[in-house]
Amino acid sequence: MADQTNAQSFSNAIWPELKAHSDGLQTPLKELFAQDPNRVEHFSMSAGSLYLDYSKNHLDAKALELLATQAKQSGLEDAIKALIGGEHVNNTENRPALHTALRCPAISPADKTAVVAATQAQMREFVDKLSSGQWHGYNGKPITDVVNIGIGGSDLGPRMVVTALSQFQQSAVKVHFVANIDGADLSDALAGLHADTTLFVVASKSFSTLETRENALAARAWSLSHGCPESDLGKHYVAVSSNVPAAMEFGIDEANIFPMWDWVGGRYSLWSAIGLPIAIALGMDNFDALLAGAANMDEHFASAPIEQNMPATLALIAFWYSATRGYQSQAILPYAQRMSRLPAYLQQLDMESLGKSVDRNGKPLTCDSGLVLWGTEGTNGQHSFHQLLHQGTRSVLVDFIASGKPMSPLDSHHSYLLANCIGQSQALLAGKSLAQAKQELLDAGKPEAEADQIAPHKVIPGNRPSNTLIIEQLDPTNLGALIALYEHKVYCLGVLWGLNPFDQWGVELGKQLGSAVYPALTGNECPAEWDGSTRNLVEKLRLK
Ligand SMILES: O=P(O)(O)OC[C@H]1O[C@](O)(CO)[C@@H](O)[C@@H]1O
Repeated sequence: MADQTNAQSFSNAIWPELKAHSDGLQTPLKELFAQDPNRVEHFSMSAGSLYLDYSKNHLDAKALELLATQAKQSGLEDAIKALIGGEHVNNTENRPALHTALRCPAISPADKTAVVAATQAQMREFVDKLSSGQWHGYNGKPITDVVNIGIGGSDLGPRMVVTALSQFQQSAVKVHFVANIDGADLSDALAGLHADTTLFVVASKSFSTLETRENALAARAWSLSHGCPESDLGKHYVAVSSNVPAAMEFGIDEANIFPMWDWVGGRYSLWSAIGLPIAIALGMDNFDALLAGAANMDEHFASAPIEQNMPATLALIAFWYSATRGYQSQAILPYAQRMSRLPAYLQQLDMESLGKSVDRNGKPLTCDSGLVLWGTEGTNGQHSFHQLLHQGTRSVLVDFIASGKPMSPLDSHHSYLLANCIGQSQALLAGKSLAQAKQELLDAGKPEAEADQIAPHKVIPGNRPSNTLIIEQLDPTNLGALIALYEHKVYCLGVLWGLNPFDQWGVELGKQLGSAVYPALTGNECPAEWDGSTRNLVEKLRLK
């Protein structure tokens, strides 16, 4: 892979022109639509069953052309090939990032096909046994509940997909998730479960993560104290890990360890055996459909020119607002209750990937990198933080996500849902002027003086950008494509900013210090060299 650096990105020949064009492009969105009633035709695209309307952005044809040139001069076309071809795009850990090989053999390195297929076959066999009641617990009863113990990438993806696709639940086996080291998480999950019919999936790529280790040990103790003989633990514990010796040392039968590989990053791993809870809940065929949807997006990403490439377009829009207009924040607003976990999932995907301060060569970045990403499901957010989106002083880039088909038999609810989704992007664009606000008050019978006093509070600036993504319906294939879309968008942003989106060294220091604080908190001594605040907190929180 061409080792593009951030410094190079901003010394691309096109960069000064791109920045100048953005600075000069001050036409309000409303006017852009007035100038070109067919604007949406030029600023929208489809990829499979996903449709993206990005017309409500401060972009014109020239801006798109300059952005595409910026992408090309940053080496994006080669970088896409490098990713999919298995080059060591994760340069600080000297390995590829081949999540595409888990779902799109057609364009992936041939040497990965066999191992991926074998693992999928192992998953299918296991899932079939579980769902047909042929996997028995220690006293011969079939398994009724599966608890996935994992955190970060070993939790967020499977949890999000199982929640989003609950309508596609195939199995009578119920899937639960435990992630937090707060014992309440495990206790709450275990309440009401029976040790003889509960199976635990210990999901940890490294098999060394504190939360997962402690939760798995506590679960094991629960199994034993609720009647499971030690010799039968193998019937209740399986693992997904790239660290087979550690999983075996924990006591899991080698035959019940599903492999992972270092070429799959944690936050890109739901397509691997880390997706086992998805396959258990929805069935292996639906899991395959999820993979197929992602594969469709991979093929689009690999083959569409930058100008028609949906992940690249989303990335270029974020780059435009961040690099040329100083935006700091992006809201993800899925108008689908069951996609409520999507923002949390994308937070890890995006912020753990792009929250970096140095470029691929370790040189300080010359601009801001990852945006602060947040959000919740619509319409709930409208009665919460949308106030800031409409009237706050900060600029936020917004992605609305809507499903064309209802996800319940209540059709009119779906129309209200979509009407709100569209209405919100319309409000962000159009806003409300002082004159309109005053007129509304006068029409409501308020005296002139009161109208003058209140009107400024009702002004909505408008001219605020948004993307709207439409999926035909919320099903495994389309969700797979949507997730892959965001994965590839993140990759493109990494290339545009010249950073490595596949490492996450930043999380290590907190982990190390947490481990050092533990003995101080559970013992009597606090190292004298620690700062006063830390020592004080340890004293205050030490269990008496
Ligand atoms: O699957 P593991 O190795 O337990 O890691 C869990 C998570 O921890 C992290 O390494 C960082 O906290 C994530 O990147 C990862 O998804």
